[in-house]
Amino acid sequence: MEELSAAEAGAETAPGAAPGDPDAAVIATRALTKRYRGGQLAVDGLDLTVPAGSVFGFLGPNGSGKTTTIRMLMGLIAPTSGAARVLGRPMPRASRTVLPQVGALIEGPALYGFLSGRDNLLRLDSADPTADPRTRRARVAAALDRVGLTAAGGKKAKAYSLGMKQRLGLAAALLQPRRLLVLDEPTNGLDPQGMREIRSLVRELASDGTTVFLSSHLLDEIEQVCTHAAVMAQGRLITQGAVADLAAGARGRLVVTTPDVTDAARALKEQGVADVVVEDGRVTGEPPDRELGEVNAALVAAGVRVRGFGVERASLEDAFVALTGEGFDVAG
Ligand SMILES: Nc1ncnc2c1ncn2[C@@H]1O[C@H](COP(=O)(O)OP(=O)(O)OP(=O)(O)O)[C@@H](O)[C@H]1O
Repeated sequence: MEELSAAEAGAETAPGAAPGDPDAAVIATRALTKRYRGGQLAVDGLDLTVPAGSVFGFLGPNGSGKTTTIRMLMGLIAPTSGAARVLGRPMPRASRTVLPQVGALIEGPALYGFLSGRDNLLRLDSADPTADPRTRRARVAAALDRVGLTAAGGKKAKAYSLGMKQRLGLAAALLQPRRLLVLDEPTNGLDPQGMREIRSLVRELASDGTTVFLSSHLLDEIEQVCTHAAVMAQGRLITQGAVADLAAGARGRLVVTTPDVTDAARALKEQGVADVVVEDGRVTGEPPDRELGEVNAALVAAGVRVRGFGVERASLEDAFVALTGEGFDVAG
């Protein structure tokens, strides 16, 4: 496998690097490619850079190659070609030194239903040869507390809701201090309350400096919790960067709030506004190149009662549509 040079991979993450450098890459891949035996090209020439300290959203419709990428990053499968570095070390070669510093939640946590949440964690901790048995109970108690499961710690895991199981999985990933957390679709299958809990937990974990890499097929989830994102479609990287910059790359929508939607739509079209859409109590369209004050004045002159007028910030979805020319189709 071809290796990245230290500079390309973010040399700052190598041993001896200045800690806390926001530009340092915790994950860096170059031309990472996976073709499965059946011939399916699941990941195609991926160049990914995950800055230290970021909450990095790995976004893409189902089947776009997210899980395959994560499995390569974690050394679970070998790439067909290309290279991946995690915490500055090549994967899968450096798995033994890298993986103890990475907490992963991939394809649901492996739990024993007949054991309590606490006993599951005790069992996992005792399977870790580096974990000191004398501090085991305290470590498990701290991990349960971290994910808000102290009260439910004595309950059998099979009685846990899906959200509680995910939280227990996160607690397992947090038994040891981690530099990186890798979470594959952590809110998949959860109800809205469970999703909120996991999202706030992710924010909390990130606030103490842990880099979090999470995959999701939910655009709004990425916008809510992530500082950075990469967007995948059909195995290829569409774009990556700070979430604010990604959305800013797309133009926002002109939004007019008014009870007179029909008149407003007509006046906007006359003013050169394209893609005019009438909704309940508001009309939206592509902002025209001309002075927006003139557009507003034209609306008023046409007798439209304008209650709100402005350009709404573009969402990540707008950016995705602008980049691919397609809607963000969750079903892939
Ligand atoms: N073991 C495998 N053998 C052959 N093809 C596979 C295998 N695993 C995944 N694929 C195919 O590779 C492509 C990418 O799948 P992958 O699971 O990485 O996507 P994903 O973005 O994680 O989607 P999902 O959210 O559904 O898991 C898909 O077309 C999938 O059918």
